[in-house]
Amino acid sequence: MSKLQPIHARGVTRRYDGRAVVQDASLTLEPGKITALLGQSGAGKSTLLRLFAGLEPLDAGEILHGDVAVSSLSKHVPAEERQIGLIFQDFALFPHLNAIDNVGFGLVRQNKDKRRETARHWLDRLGLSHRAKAYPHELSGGEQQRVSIARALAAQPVAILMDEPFSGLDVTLKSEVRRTALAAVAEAGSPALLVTHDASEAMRAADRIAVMSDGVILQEDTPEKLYLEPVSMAVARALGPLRSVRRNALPEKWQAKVPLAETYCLRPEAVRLDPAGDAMLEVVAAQRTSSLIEIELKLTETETIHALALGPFTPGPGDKLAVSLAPEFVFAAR
Ligand SMILES: Nc1ncnc2c1ncn2[C@@H]1O[C@H](COP(=O)(O)OP(=O)(O)OP(=O)(O)O)[C@@H](O)[C@H]1O
Repeated sequence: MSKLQPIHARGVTRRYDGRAVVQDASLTLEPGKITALLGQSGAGKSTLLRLFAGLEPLDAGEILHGDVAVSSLSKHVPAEERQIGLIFQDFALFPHLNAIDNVGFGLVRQNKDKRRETARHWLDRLGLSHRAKAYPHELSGGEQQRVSIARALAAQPVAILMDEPFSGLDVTLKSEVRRTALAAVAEAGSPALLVTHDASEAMRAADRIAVMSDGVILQEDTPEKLYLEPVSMAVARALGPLRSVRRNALPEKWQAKVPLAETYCLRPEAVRLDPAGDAMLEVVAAQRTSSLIEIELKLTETETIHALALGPFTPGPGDKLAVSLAPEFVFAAR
């Protein structure tokens, strides 16, 4: 089986005790692309990953490698015969083997020298050649996860399936480990699935995102398209914070800029501080959150709106600020 084939889930369903935790889900993982599966806890993400891996049987639908069905109601190729690379949060390295032997472990078809050469190549690709002799307990969490990704990629898997692989890592390590690891995954060319509950991780890391809720894939598209053109409020909310506002609470000039609806959901970046802005709003509260300042602005006696600002100056309650609306970040609530 070539690793450069797409993997398809077509109409897959999995039930536990009669309840569908994955329902009629269809998703294609393309070679060389990272697809994120994004959703809250209990959405069914890990179950769908396990169905892709062949770790669970299906109750309906099929999984195909290229054109070949590997899971269906009448067929189930065991997980160990699928040549799939699995990465979990807990690294799962062999404690008695050093980094290079962990990476070379599964390469049983290669002779000793070739195995070492392949393992060295992938350790190097993950920026870890200098840690080849270290044992897992001597490696940091980020290094251990990079070894486990090197091990998965060295085996030239038909797909690589990652379940919250970075969520156990320290925030300061996370972005660097993620960047190195996912660049290597994309370069290896196998279709890749990244299960995450973190919208910003999905947006940063993935070529495509499938948003999942209650066992159902709500929408699948590029990060940009999902963020700007969500098909529902549930998808919009999964991608980033939103705030609901009634049409009547918006300044009149802004009402003219958005499609007619009773209520809107606004991204924080919909409202901008703008000296040439067409509305003056009063600050209720403002708070610096590292590089950005979050500002709550008064619309009516009972309603406020949020704005984000850059800059050295944090406004105070009662200040009046000129603001404008970016209508592409406003969605009519449906
Ligand atoms: N073996 C099982 N038996 C019964 N119910 C299960 C089993 N595995 C998962 N579930 C249930 O299926 C639903 C989906 O679980 P799943 O782990 O796929 O969700 P998830 O989106 O990956 O969540 P999390 O991010 O918390 O891991 C949950 O309600 C869970 O309790």
